[in-house]
Amino acid sequence: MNGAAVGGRQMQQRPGGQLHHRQYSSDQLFSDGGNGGVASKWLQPGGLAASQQVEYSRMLRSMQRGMSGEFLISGEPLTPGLTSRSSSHRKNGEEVSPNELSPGILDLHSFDTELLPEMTGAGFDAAPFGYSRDRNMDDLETNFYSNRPLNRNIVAPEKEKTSSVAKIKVVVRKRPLNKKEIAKKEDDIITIEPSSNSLTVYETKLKVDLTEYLEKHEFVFDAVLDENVSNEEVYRETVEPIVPAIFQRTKATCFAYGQTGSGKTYTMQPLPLKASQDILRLMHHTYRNQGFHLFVSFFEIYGGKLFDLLNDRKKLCMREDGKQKVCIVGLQEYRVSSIETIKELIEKGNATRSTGTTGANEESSRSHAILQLAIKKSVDGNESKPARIAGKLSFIDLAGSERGADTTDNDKQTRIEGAEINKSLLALKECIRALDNDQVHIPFRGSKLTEVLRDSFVGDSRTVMISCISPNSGSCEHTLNTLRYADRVKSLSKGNSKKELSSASSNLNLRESVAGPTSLSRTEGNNADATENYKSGWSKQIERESSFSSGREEDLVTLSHTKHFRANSRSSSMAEVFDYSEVYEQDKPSWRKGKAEAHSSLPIDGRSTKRVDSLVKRKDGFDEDNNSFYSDDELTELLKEEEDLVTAHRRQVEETLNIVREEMRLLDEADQPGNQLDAYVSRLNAILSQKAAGIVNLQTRLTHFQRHLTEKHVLVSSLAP
Ligand SMILES: Nc1ncnc2c1ncn2[C@@H]1O[C@H](COP(=O)(O)OP(=O)(O)OP(=O)(O)O)[C@@H](O)[C@H]1O
Repeated sequence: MNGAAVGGRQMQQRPGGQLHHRQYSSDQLFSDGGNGGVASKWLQPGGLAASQQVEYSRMLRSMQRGMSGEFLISGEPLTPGLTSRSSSHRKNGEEVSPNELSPGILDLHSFDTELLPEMTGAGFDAAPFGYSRDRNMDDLETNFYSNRPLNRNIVAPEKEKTSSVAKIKVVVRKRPLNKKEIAKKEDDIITIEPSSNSLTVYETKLKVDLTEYLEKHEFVFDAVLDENVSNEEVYRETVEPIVPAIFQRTKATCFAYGQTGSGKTYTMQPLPLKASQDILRLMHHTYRNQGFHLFVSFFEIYGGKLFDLLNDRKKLCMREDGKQKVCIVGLQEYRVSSIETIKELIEKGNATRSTGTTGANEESSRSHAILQLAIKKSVDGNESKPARIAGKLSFIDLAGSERGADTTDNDKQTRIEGAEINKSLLALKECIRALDNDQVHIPFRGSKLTEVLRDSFVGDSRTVMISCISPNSGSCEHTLNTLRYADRVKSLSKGNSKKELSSASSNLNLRESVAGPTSLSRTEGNNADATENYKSGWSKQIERESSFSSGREEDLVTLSHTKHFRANSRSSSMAEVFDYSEVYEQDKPSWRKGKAEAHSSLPIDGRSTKRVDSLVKRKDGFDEDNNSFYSDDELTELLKEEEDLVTAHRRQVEETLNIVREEMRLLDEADQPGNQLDAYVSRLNAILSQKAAGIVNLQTRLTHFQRHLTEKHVLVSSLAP
């Protein structure tokens, strides 16, 4: 796609005028971001030895190199190149509407086994072109989640599918420090130990005497990727192994989660194209003449609404049919067979995506973008009948997770967007929590996002979550939140029994006192523990707290524990209040019955709902859509979140004041010769003025949040019947 085509991107009208294009070069879709490639770090417990992995990676790479040329030549383009912002495409020289290529409805849940006859093993028996018979992508797939060595004879793929628990793989990727952070002389506070798939976050804390110390937080995940890992390597670690599974009726999802500016889009954007290459390669070789076709669709969830990124941002509706299957009505799917066409479609969708500016990222994705690669198979080899879905691979670039504090400098629209984003991420967390608790009702209807993600978590599915983290000290709290979230998701993975779950949670706040000087000596720590946790199949968080070699240890430990307790209690209280299961898991009428009926049957006051919708529309420019609304509960939840934030700030001010008071007391008690006392006094004065400035700053922020809170109160009270 040329620049003009990309330039045809639509922008959201936003009051602050901060929306703009995301300037990703087309090469980035293929590129590795300039990072040097590193050897594979995917170390399965009990699986391949490191040397085997390296050898295997090399073999896979050489196979891919050997195949790519042939594939590109043989790929017969079924959907020709796109023109700028055109909803019709050329096919064999004729103008063809995409509707001819697509049923127009994407059935997100049409993966029931009855849809396709059992796949015969024929396709897998034949060695794909350029692939070794002993090690091909099928082996890779079976090995991906099985934690077993590569051996095509010992794993029956169908066996893997019997479990009703989703198979989840959690990978963490750390981005490098950016120019801004380097200019501010921020520390890189994260160290990564690839051999044990562990990472450590060093959080700087203050003692009462204002000397700094480091608190260590250690985590273990399925894979941890440091700042030198290329996008190519990320693909190999995450998506590549699940590609073959989608030819076997599997729904696979890869999503990126993390703070705004942590590298989600950077990580996600190249993946679909790389996956398409592999899919087409399998279609043209292993599954040649078996009637498989590849379809691409791309949409975003913005402000709780769905927009088709490949069809002029056409608004879409998500509906549940009589069989409780969720469909996206009107979503345009393009049948593709050439990598160039796919690249153009992806670029077009990316350019159409809503972005804006946040405090942490100038080109922040303000929407959840969902790109789907669906494999369909013609029924009985009859091309005239609509093809049935065989499998699907979804890529979800979640909007940045952020707290209200990040949006203080932004306009109202950005804050509303932030609230919506947080709402959906909270709903996602709720679903994860419900799955974690084996609840019968999973509150998928809590948000559009979770409705779309529903099939990622249930049934025969594969899920890869890539948690993106920023390395700088200023993002420490966010980073810890992201890692805790990832840890939670990881605990859903197959093989983690309830017993293990509880033992893991009891270890969640395990603390050991480790003397921690301020200097970032990163080698210390107990990696043996981490390795042990990993071996037991657990991604477990171990938080260590530094102790003090001298001073008022008790007070300091209490202070630090208070902070942790606050963090933990905050998240659990969020979880308590944010329970959608009752509200949303009522019988929802079929979409065929019409919007009004669907609304009136929901156990939410329809009048209030509509008032909120119109309020949101009037004030914030969102389109009203009966299919999406804020409930009072949701607003209350947002309010609660803000209140928690204000409380946290208050406590912070209080803590700072306590430190100042303590210093004053020390000053009073000081019994030193005059000259030393003078030096001491001036040092304390300097500290005091520094702290005073900090307090002023905190108070300003507090005032801001109080104002924000008042606004929310007004909003809620205006909704009162
Ligand atoms: N691994 C990386 N190597 C080099 N640069 C990176 C890496 N990850 C991210 N970046 C850069 O950091 C900036 C922010 O990344 P990106 O836009 O992907 O963040 P994000 O998490 O998607 O943010 P948001 O949620 O706000 O959209 C971009 O300029 C991107 O190029």
